[in-house]
Amino acid sequence: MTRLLSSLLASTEAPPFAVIHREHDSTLDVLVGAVVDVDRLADIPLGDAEVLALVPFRQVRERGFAAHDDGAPIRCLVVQERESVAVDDAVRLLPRHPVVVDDFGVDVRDDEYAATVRRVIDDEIGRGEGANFVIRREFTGSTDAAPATAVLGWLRALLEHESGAYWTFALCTPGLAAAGATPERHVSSIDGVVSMNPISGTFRHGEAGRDDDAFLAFLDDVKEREELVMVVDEELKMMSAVCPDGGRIRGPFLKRMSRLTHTEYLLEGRSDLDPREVLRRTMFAPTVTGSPMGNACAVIARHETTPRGYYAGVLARFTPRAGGVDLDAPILIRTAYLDGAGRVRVPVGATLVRHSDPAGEVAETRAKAAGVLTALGALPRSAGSHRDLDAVRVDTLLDARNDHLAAFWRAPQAARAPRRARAMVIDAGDDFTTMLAHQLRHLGVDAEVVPWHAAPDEASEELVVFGPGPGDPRDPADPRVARLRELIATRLAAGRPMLAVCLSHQVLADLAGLPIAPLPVPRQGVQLEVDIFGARSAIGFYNTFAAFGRPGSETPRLGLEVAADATTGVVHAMRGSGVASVQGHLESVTSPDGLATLERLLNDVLAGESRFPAMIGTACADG
Ligand SMILES: C=C(O[C@@H]1C=C(C(=O)O)C=C[C@H]1O)C(=O)O
Ligand SMILES: NC(=O)CC[C@H](N)C(=O)O
Repeated sequence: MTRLLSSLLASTEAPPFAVIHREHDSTLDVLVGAVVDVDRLADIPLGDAEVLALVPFRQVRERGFAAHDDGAPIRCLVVQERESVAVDDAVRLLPRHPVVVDDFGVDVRDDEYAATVRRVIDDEIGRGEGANFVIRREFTGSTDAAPATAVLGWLRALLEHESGAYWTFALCTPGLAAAGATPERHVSSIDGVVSMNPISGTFRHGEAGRDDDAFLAFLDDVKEREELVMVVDEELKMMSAVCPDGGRIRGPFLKRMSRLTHTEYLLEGRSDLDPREVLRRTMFAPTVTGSPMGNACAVIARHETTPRGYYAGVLARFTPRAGGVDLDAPILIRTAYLDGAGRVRVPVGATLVRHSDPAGEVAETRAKAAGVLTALGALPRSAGSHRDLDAVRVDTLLDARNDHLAAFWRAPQAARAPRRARAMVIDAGDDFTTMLAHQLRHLGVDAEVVPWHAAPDEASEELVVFGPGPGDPRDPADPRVARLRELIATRLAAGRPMLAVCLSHQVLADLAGLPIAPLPVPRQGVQLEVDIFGARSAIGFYNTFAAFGRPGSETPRLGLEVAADATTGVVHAMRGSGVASVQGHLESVTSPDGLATLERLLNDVLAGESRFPAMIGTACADG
């Protein structure tokens, strides 16, 4: 059947529509309906009708995060008519000559983008604001073609020439039309199974010297591995927030597109939440923002001067089924937007990490935009896609990446016997706390996460876990750091069990009289094997600052025992009766020895009576 599609093509004034092709399907869906704009995710009208919602980036403000505000609404297409068309039939019908875009330009020049990359590395990652950040630029142009014709023509070109897309789509609503081929599912919730699909690591095809060996080197590259694992960690934070069973990872897999090959994982868990709430708690993917996610929004707002519109938001399709609603939500990347004035925009970003090369990131933004720009007629078609290499070698290299990961996140995570202990986990601006709480529950502790600004002066729980967070632990003007300091001092004074992680470990070290300083090179997203009180442990690190001391020494105040690197003096952990702290992230997917270390420290602190009440007065007075 092609009645609906044919009628859209024939009409001069097409009703609002969307055409969606999902990866691996032999058909595509044509959806026609009414447009409703809403302000909040919870207002998306879910009833008997299927709904396709365009969710703008500014929606992160619903989570309390920063974003330049362009007032872009959540645009919902409430579906009234639909048909399924074989892809081949659709391609035959769609406009043959794609609408060519004129006046091609770019909003941020290559040299300006490269300068931004440097600034983000020095001023943000170099100051402890986080591990990875995605900064966007936009290719621009114009057309006087009718929007419906334009996006359907671009759709045809994408269906014919792009490969590996999760969704290839076109949509047209009053004043807002778009066509794209996005590789990445942000989140889906099908019959209670929640899946996320972090993609990171980009191999550009077809450049000089980019041959088979270069591809194998890409697969084996530590930096590429770290980049992918950072976003897996960030999405596991989200999975742990929406799925009581945490989430298991599968992969890594390759995502081959016409001009690029990416690496990816799949994360899966179960949740009973309303799919709109799943979406709210997962806004938005670290692969298009950064980590920690909340602070990444602030970094984006500092370095991007214009609002993002729908870039990095999602296209969310809600499909009613017996007893509930399913959600499938790809990320809005690799998409061209056309507004009512004939302006075309193709936003694109690259993930910036501590070892990013500015020129490489410039090239990466161009390569990512190339698939869409080709469909728009702005670039010649690519000569051909990447050849299939020796599958066994590729699989071996991919599988080997998992040797470095925590077994915990690759297996079912059933809870162990309860310990009759409750924990308050204090969130200091990094959702690693959701993974910590999940691991504590697995270890039998009843754990709950509380944001730092809502934490009571004194917690009644048997254990308080002070969490990680962005920023400089020495900065007394930062209200978050000041409050952490107060809360940690109060807990020490009460003599009750506590564990401090990363930023909180640094604050505790400061209270204990150790010097704190930036590391010579940030360790944002690095796995290291360190000695934690006699046990060699492979642990993931996400820090720019560190405390310094001698291994086996006692801290000047509080008399905590120090585990530190003998050469550099970097402190990995501290412990005393009822108190423990770690610089690394035991909860991270990059910590194969994380869970065992957490269990050991947990047993110690819960067994110990803290002996600090008498001493803490001095620490606070000096601090
Ligand atoms: C940010 C974009 O793409 C994302 C970033 C990637 C990376 O940096 O390696 C890979 C795929 C996407 O998750 C974009 O296309 O704009
Ligand atoms: N993950 C963290 O808690 C990081 C702590 C601190 N912001 C640093 O970069 O060192």
